[in-house]
Amino acid sequence: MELNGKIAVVTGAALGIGKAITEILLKNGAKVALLDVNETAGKSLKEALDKQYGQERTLFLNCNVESEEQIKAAFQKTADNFGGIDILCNNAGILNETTWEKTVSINLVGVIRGTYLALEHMSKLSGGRGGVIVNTASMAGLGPLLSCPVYTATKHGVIGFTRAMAAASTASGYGVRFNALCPGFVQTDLFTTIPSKLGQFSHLADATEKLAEKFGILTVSEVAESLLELVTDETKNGEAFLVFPQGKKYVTFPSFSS
Ligand SMILES: NC(=O)C1=CN([C@@H]2O[C@H](COP(=O)(O)OP(=O)(O)OC[C@H]3O[C@@H](n4cnc5c(N)ncnc54)[C@H](O)[C@@H]3O)[C@@H](O)[C@H]2O)C=CC1
Ligand SMILES: CC/C=C\CC(=O)/C=C/C=C\C=C\C=C\[C@@H](O)[C@@H](O)C/C=C\CCC(=O)O
Repeated sequence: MELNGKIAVVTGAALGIGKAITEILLKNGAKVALLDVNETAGKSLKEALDKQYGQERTLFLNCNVESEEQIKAAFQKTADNFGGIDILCNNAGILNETTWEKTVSINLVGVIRGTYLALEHMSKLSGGRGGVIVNTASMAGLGPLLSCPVYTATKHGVIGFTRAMAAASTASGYGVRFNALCPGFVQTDLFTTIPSKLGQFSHLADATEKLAEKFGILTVSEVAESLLELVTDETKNGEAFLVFPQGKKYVTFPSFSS
């Protein structure tokens, strides 16, 4: 997919991985709608991006992915402002085992909600022009993280949902590719605040730190480069792209067909 002129929506765009995704999409020619619940950070980033790319290339929309109404409005404003949606990065996510219902609401339900609402704009069956949806999962979506079982569950769910949607899209003719981005540990606010977010599993913070030492820490730019590959390589559909400092690989899953 050539990005020049394409229209992208990034959730959780104001900080961390979402900010890096926004920047690499802009750098490669896309227009980007930044959706985030953090209005201060979002407006500040928009101001900085206006100076670098001009005011017309981005739109910041205060949007909580837990709200159907807010996502629906944000997608409509994006389509009205830019003329459609070609790319969706369902990136917004939290890690908090004490408020685990909220973690499920944002990390999994928010991804499902964003996907279904975006298809109303993107699917060729509803007048769209197709495109690609990349869901930010995690390495914790491929193997259990002992200190955050609910976070692990949400990321496993995101991968399963993404792969099923990829198959549904191919079978239905949506013209939309679906891929999961699965980073290891990444240097962001989410990562640095982990020790205070483990709740009843706080005694396992040291074990988590040892895992981070073992697997290493990615930069947000490294993650964004992998996102770009999933967006631009039109052969990628239904992939789980595992990214960690030692390298990256497309995960193979058990096949049950005889
Ligand atoms: N940092 C890490 O080690 C890893 C993070 N991830 C995933 O990457 C994604 C981004 O995480 P980070 O950049 O690390 O986190 P971060 O905390 O640095 O940034 C998350 C962004 O999402 C926004 N956000 C949070 N809840 C929201 C909501 N309800 N609606 C809209 N925006 C919301 C925040 O305001 C923030 O701007 C998450 O899905 C996370 O699970 C995956 C693997 C590793
Ligand atoms: C605590 C979460 C921190 C940040 C958010 C995030 O999504 C980061 C995930 C990073 C890595 C996840 C790794 C998961 C690994 C699982 O496969 C474990 O079951 C592996 C356990 C031990 C590995 C055995 C070994 O090789 O020593």
